[in-house]
Amino acid sequence: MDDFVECNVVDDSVLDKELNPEQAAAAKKINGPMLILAGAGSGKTRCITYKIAHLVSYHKIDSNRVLAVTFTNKAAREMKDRIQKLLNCRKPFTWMGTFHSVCLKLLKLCLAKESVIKALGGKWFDANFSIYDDDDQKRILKEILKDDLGDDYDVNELKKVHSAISRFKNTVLYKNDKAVLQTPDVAALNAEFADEERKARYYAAYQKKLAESNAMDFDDLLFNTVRMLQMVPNLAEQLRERFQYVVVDEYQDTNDVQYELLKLLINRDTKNVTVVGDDDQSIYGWRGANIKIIRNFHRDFAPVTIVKLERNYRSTANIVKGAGSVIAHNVRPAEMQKNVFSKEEAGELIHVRYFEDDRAEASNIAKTVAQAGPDFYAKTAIFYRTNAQSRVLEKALNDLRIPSVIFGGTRFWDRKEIKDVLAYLRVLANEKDDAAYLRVINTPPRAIGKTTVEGVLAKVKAGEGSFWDNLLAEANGTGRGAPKLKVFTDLVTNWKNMMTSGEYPLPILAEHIINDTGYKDFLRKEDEVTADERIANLDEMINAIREFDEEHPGATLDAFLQDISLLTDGDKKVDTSKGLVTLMTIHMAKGLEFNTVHLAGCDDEIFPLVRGTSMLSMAEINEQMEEERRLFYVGCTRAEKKLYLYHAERRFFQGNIRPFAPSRFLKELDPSVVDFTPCLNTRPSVPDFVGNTRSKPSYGSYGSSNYGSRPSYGNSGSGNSYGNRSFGGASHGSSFGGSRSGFGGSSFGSRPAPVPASIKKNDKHIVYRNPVKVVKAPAPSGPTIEYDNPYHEGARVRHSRYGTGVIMKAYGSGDNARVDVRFDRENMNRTIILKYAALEVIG
Ligand SMILES: Nc1ncnc2c1ncn2[C@@H]1O[C@H](COP(=O)(O)OP(=O)(O)OP(=O)(O)O)[C@@H](O)[C@H]1O
Repeated sequence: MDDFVECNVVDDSVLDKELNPEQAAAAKKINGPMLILAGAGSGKTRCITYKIAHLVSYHKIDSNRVLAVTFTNKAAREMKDRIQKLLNCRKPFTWMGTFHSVCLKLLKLCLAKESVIKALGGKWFDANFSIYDDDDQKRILKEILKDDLGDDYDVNELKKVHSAISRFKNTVLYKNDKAVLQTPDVAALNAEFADEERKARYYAAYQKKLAESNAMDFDDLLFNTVRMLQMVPNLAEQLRERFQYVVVDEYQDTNDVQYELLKLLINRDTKNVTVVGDDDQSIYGWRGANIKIIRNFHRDFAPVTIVKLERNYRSTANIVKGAGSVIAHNVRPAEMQKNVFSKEEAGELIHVRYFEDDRAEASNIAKTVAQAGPDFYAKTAIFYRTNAQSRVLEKALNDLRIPSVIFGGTRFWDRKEIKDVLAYLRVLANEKDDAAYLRVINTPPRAIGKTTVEGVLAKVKAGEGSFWDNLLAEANGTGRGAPKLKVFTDLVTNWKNMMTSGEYPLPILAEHIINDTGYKDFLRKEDEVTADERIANLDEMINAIREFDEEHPGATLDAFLQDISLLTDGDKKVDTSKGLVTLMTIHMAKGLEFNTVHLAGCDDEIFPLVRGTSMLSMAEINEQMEEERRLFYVGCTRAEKKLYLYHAERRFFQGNIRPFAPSRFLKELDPSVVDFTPCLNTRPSVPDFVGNTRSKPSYGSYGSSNYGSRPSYGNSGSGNSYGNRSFGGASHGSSFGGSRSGFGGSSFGSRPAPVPASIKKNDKHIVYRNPVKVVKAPAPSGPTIEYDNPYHEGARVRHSRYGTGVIMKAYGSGDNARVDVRFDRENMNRTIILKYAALEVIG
């Protein structure tokens, strides 16, 4: 089938019709480097989606030769879907994904080649390496710290070392214009103080341990790809030839290593690259994003075409103006200046409200939400700067019986029961995956002794084979622990045989693991109250594996595990279907939009959050402040119609009740778009924090509170200064630093919460997060599929998701009965497991 005959062509006339003039200009120009500087809500996603569709349909660039990097997996999936819809055909975009997923693909591809391994010096990772998550990393670090400091090492030390290692891997040193990655050797060489030397030493031990387990952590995916391409220049050269076009979304959040990777992959002659971003929305400096990268793009790739998207389609004119007046206080290079505007109605003013304390603030937010009514619940979000602020807000909503959900809770794939079953799958995929073995060897309990396990580990450490080899030897030996170990190794051996037989599709294999281990009974014994929910999670997991199996015909267990390990917090979806108000930190709100936004805690030192200033230079303090202002800007620009900003004069924070001044960002708002209400009190009498009650304070007049809280709208004239409070004051100390995860961490939220399912602007169903329940098809009648079985070769069938098609092959029996179907809409076969699929025979 010729793709170009079948697909729609997105030509100039389509671009002119569907895009505004700036978006169309950006989409049409395909040669040379381009920076699309896109204001908030200006349609950058729409613009690059059309650009890629234009590239592959009109300019006939092979879709597999377009490298398109997105910030989340969700964004990649949605972009792919949108392009396919525009083209009305399913073109493959193998190289569309996050930096991590692209790197993982490159590593798997390259490490499978002996020539590459040889060029790398012969001892690198095997292509079936595991990806270690936070828990696995901490487990290794714990061991290293224990070895060095004894059992009672300081747990904060572990966090610090974890962050330091991530920082080593994410920041590049530049020596004589040459990019030098911070390997353990480089880190040791550059260590100046004893503390740095120690961290470099731990880093070396940690990397050694990962190598022994044939495992990489999340940062390694990027780090090792760049390292590999630096060490094997010929490989980089081939890839530059391969990728005819490079597109990078959210370029403002690129870090040094990602930048180095791009430089290695962008064709040096054509420089065909489009980067899209908004430096005003760069909010990940704390985890290594470097705003200078977007600001220097026009120099690094000169001459660059710069297109500015300045029309905001999302928000009312007042919201756009207000947010713009705050961000204008950041210093921005001339090339980056934007004049973001809205052609929407002026809309309501931005409501700025002050309260005497955080409880009054929370109860007023709840009251305002209640007044809007249940129809608006799902269109309403409440943002805050730090996770700790959510408790009082949740309570206030609950008091008024307003249903709500915290966005950013435990990921589905991070639940304990899910991680246990994943660990069982991991041991099948990588025999050296010690972390996975250790997780499941006694889960459910098998009374395998600590000494036995430590004996096995010691042998692995001494280089005497993999965990699995040693386990087998021990189980088949005469030691006291052998019989119990044998039960475990027999189970694993059996699953391994099932896997290699090719007879057992992934979801069936996973079901076997759950059943053979008695895992559900274990959950019931562990906690009867939570067992049902946790068992339901396991069922969902099987459903997700089934979907993966269908969506990736012929995919291996390894491929599935990779897919899961790439999911991050950014891949979550807000559930708008259940009428819940969404609570989240502002970092989680990136890319989302809501009719109404309430932003609580606009208090100086909370927002902007002050942390670690005594350790920072003035320039670093300024950088931190500008990032906080960008975060405020991101928060405000999520609102479509209504924006409420709150300040509480006293707040319970980090163990104390203390006064706070209004956030300087409130004072920076253009007064012409602000409706200011001082010190509203929603309660007739206010119990204070020691349980006494006192009467409502008489905050009758504007600005009469004690804390100098009246915003000086319009008269600051302070340009880029931060008002009259000193941000770097020693008294602020570092006590506000606790709300963030470590450098390189991906999670802001740690509260358990129901898993969200969809968001307004992108309502496409996501595969793994909340798999859709399927209606089971009638089970095939016999143990084997025979011709009189309805699911025979040649039968026409309809699938709820893929549409109609023809069965090309029918095989397997019982639970394993499956068919390969060629669906009419696609140019490939999909394997469908009859036990799960709603496959209707239509002829
Ligand atoms: N040319 C256009 N005509 C009409 N609506 C548009 C156009 N471009 C974008 N929009 C709409 O504007 C809204 C914002 O677009 P989009 O989500 O692509 O913005 P964004 O630039 O990615 O936002 P942000 O960076 O703030 O997350 C969407 O609802 C989109 O449909």
